[in-house]
Amino acid sequence: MILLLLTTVLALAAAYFYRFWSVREKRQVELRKIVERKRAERAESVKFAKQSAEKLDVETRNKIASLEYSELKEGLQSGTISCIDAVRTYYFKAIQANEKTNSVCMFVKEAEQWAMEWDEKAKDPEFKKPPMFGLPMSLKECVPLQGYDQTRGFVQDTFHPTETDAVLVQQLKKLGAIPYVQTNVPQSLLSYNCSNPVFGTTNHPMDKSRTSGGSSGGESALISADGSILGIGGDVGGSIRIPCAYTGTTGIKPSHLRFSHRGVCGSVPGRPLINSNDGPMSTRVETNVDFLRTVWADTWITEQDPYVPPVTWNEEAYKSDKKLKIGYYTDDGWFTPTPVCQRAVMEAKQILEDAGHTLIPFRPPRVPEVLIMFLRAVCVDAGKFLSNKLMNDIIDPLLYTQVVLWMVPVRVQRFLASFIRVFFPRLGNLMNAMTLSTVELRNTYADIEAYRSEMAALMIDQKIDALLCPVTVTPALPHVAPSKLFAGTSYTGIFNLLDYAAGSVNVTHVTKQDELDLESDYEASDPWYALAKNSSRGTIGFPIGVQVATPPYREETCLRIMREIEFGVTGK
Ligand SMILES: CCCCCCCCCCCCCCCCCC(=O)NCCO
Repeated sequence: MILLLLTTVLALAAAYFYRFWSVREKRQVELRKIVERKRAERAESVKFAKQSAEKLDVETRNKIASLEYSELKEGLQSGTISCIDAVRTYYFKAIQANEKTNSVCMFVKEAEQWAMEWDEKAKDPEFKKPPMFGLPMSLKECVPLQGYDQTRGFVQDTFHPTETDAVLVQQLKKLGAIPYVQTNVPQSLLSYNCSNPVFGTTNHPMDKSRTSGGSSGGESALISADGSILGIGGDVGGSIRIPCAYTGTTGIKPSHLRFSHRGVCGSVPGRPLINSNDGPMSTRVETNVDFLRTVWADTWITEQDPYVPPVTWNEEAYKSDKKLKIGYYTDDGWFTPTPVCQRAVMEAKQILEDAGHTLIPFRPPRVPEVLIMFLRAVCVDAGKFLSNKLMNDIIDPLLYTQVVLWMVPVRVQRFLASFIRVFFPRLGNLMNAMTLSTVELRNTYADIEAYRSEMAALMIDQKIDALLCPVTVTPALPHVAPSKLFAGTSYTGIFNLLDYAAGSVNVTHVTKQDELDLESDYEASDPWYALAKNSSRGTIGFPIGVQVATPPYREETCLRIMREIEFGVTGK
């Protein structure tokens, strides 16, 4: 009798798994066909961009290609450069950068048409050129662009072009900018590498085995390989700042209410407290400043989206020569950065002191707890939304570790945590991050609000204007490392949790001495530290950035400090 029961149970289980497996296999075959079609569409779009670029003579192209942002802008305004020549030059530059980095999802074919229309309008002597007239801009793939997919790396979301531009894209088009290319992202957007089953893996321009960061890794790769002069990224946990730090570019994540979120599909919809925001990325802080100064020149965004407070660009704050008080830290007490990331902060500190600012040691309280709050609130439903989506998709192998973690039931995670804590305490602690109930989630939201209040009080009491700290714990990682090392996002995630403005600017490059210090001073005391140490080997010459953060609505002060650091480093 028992034997019969056991055999029946086993047979039913086998039948269930067989059915599950065959349904999944059938779906995988369908999905692979969709990928083939999408890749063919991308190849077509590259071909189109190539043909368009070839219509421009090499001499003109080389001339435009060598211009700095301000020179290109000036040339377009004065009429010495036409919009169509600018677009064709940037098609060409992006094709070249893409060959090296695989950073492009799609070229925007309409860019040609838009450029020609602007050139036509400019023939009228009465025509007043808008401030971004003819400027080619790259967009992270998830930024809603009419007629184009926002797949976020999911095969199931291909061939569903969006019907309406994001408010920001509408504004860019109105201001004369020309979106000419969409750039790659990691599947789900919740990772700081850059790989998905639709468009493949984006590489660091200096080394194909390393990531350009994520999730705005297509942007950072394209910009640092000189395929774009200005791009839009997005950031909910470091996705603008980490790619910038990895590639020597610069970008800022504004506090989230300074841009509209109408119609924007983030990584996890329905996430109330940790919000993603768009932000500019480029090679120069002043390019980002010029962009934000232009889009915040008036209250146009608020007119399209009444939820955005009517806060305009504050030139006085950006240009101010008032000396600031800046809190700095090289170690947040959760994840000690590798020596080079700490050196970068100390060098930036020196630059700011030389400029007359006062730097004081300041470490945000209880960062290990903050990281748990961040992970819980950023995933919201313990990863359910994402794991459901991923189970109906081809899962990118570079995301496996994270996906496995999302798929382990939370009660099992909690149970295992007590054992794991014995030999790997940091992981054991984080295994309490995913929420078990709405009661826990509500408590976490209350804790986040209390933490925001506590930080406000600390900064006000000590009269601290801004914070300076590492962006992350290592130089650019091998592709496979970020999904294992999500614990390294404590330096960026905290400013999403606080909803501060936060930017990243390059300070230095890894030297031989940094590698020696890594070997002698950096203890591989647990598997995460070991991974950070191993992955940092062989990075001599890689760029290292620092992070500057300011309370919400003080983006101008954040940019001012970033600019002063940049000036101190480059002398220009
Ligand atoms: C062991 C405990 C289980 C925890 C599961 C952890 C899964 C971690 C997933 C969250 C990782 C967050 C990384 C954030 C990277 C940056 C993402 C970003 O800013 N995206 C922009 C979206 O617009």
